[in-house]
Amino acid sequence: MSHFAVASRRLYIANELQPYRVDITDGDLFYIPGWLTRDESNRYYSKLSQTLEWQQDRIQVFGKWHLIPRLQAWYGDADANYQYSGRTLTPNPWTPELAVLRNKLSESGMASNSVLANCYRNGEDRMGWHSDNEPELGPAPTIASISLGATRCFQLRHKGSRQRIDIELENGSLLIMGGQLQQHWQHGLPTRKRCLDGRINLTFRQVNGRTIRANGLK
Ligand SMILES: O=C(O)CCC(=O)C(=O)O
Ligand SMILES: [Fe+2]
Repeated sequence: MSHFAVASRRLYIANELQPYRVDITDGDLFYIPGWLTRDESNRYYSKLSQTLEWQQDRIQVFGKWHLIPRLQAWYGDADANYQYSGRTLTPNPWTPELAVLRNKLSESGMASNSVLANCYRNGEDRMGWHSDNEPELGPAPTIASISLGATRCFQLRHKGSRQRIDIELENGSLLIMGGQLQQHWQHGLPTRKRCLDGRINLTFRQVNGRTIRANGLK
């Protein structure tokens, strides 16, 4: 493909995204329901739940060890290292399914060299407030987040005004966070006690400095 074709495709994609923009100050946020069909989503959900190297990591908070309230797995290029509780972990190599999803994103102009997979076994599992602002991601990272399985509420909170935005992330949806969002907003996934079903979330990231720190303390 010529440079021009690549550039015009990017532009086309940027325009394509506009209808999905979430009206938010200080950052870019796009929510695209049905990015995958229901059949595709269900197939990815069952395949990934069975084949990824899920682990329930432990973290130390004020000297005490805790299990984090979800399962996680880290995949990516061999040099996209990951710092977790003081250890440097090498990502697992891409599985066929994760590689297909990575390519589908990159065709839409969203390059990534790694993906953090989160598995929320039911509504008790959660992720606390955080920003994905590790220096290795650069100052304005684009993070592409695919949701599979149970619908869960994704919350955003502005660091200055404390404005709150809640988005129900549906099976097969794609959420894109970009621009200044990580500098100005935190996000998290609260418990939903009535939810008995599982959810898998894949956050594709571009780690430039070869090393990334986990959201270990959340
Ligand atoms: O599960 C989600 O939708 C959020 C995941 C997330 O924020 C992260 O992996 O950093
Ligand atoms: Fe995050």
